[in-house]
Amino acid sequence: MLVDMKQWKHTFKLDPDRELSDEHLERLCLSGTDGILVGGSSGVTFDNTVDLLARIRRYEVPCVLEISNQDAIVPGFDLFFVPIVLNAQDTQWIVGHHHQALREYGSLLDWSQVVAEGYIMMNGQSTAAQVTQANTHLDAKDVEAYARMADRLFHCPIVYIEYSGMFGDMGLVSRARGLLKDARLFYGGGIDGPDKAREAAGAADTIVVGNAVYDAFEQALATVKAVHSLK
Ligand SMILES: CC(C)=CCC/C(C)=C/CC/C(C)=C/CC/C(C)=C/CC/C(C)=C/CC/C(C)=C/CC/C(C)=C/COP(=O)(O)OP(=O)(O)O
Ligand SMILES: O=P(O)(O)OC[C@@H](O)CO
Ligand SMILES: [Mg+2]
Repeated sequence: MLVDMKQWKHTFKLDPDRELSDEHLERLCLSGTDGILVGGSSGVTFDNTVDLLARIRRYEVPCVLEISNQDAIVPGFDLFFVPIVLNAQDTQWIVGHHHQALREYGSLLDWSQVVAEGYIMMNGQSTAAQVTQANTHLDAKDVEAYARMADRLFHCPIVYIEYSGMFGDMGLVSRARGLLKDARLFYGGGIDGPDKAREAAGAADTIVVGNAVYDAFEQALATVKAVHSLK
């Protein structure tokens, strides 16, 4: 399937390491969301990723793997998003794992399916920030510098402001989006219903709804219409 993430306004991020009933999965896939991201920062394996992909493939919704570890790279997704954590203090999460993966897969890749994400971790309490040892003590100028770095210097198609687990500073997100020339600004973190979805969609190009799918399903589902009904 040809998938153009540049048109996306809304996505759900589903974690292969968490339980989701068939009924809930069907409602998410038929919700009108622009795409399903599959990813998580811990407990993601080849087997649980294959299982989730097979379940999502019953539906027509675009499906993207956000790679978080090399052992869980599963063929068959429409696109592969590759996070580069710009504020990681452990360089493994900037280029190290990527270098290892490219030693293995470099000659096999269809690069038209690979999309680099310049991540800016903002919530020091999140597993992803802790795993990557991200320096989350960032002021507005730091965030702006990382956003420009991802967009202008590294030409990442996505700049991802990641507050995973908490709702972030939408002023900061909006200013970062205003600086981007080519990249798309993805925002994720703490979107637990339509009100926050609308607010985040006013600041970012694409919003990502994760934990609410598992913690407040009906509210999570309602974020799709909230975003798509905005002009
Ligand atoms: C043959 C074939 C199938 C080829 C395609 C494969 C392909 C495209 C290969 C490309 C090669 C390549 C460069 C791969 C990357 C390898 C790799 C492991 C990179 C490291 C990625 C990285 C920086 C991970 C760190 C963690 C992170 C940023 C995860 C992203 C997702 C995220 C933040 C989830 C939130 O997690 P959650 O579970 O909700 O937990 P918290 O909220 O508590 O954080
Ligand atoms: O789980 P939440 O807080 O919705 O965050 C979504 C996503 O950005 C996580 O990578
Ligand atoms: Mg999460």
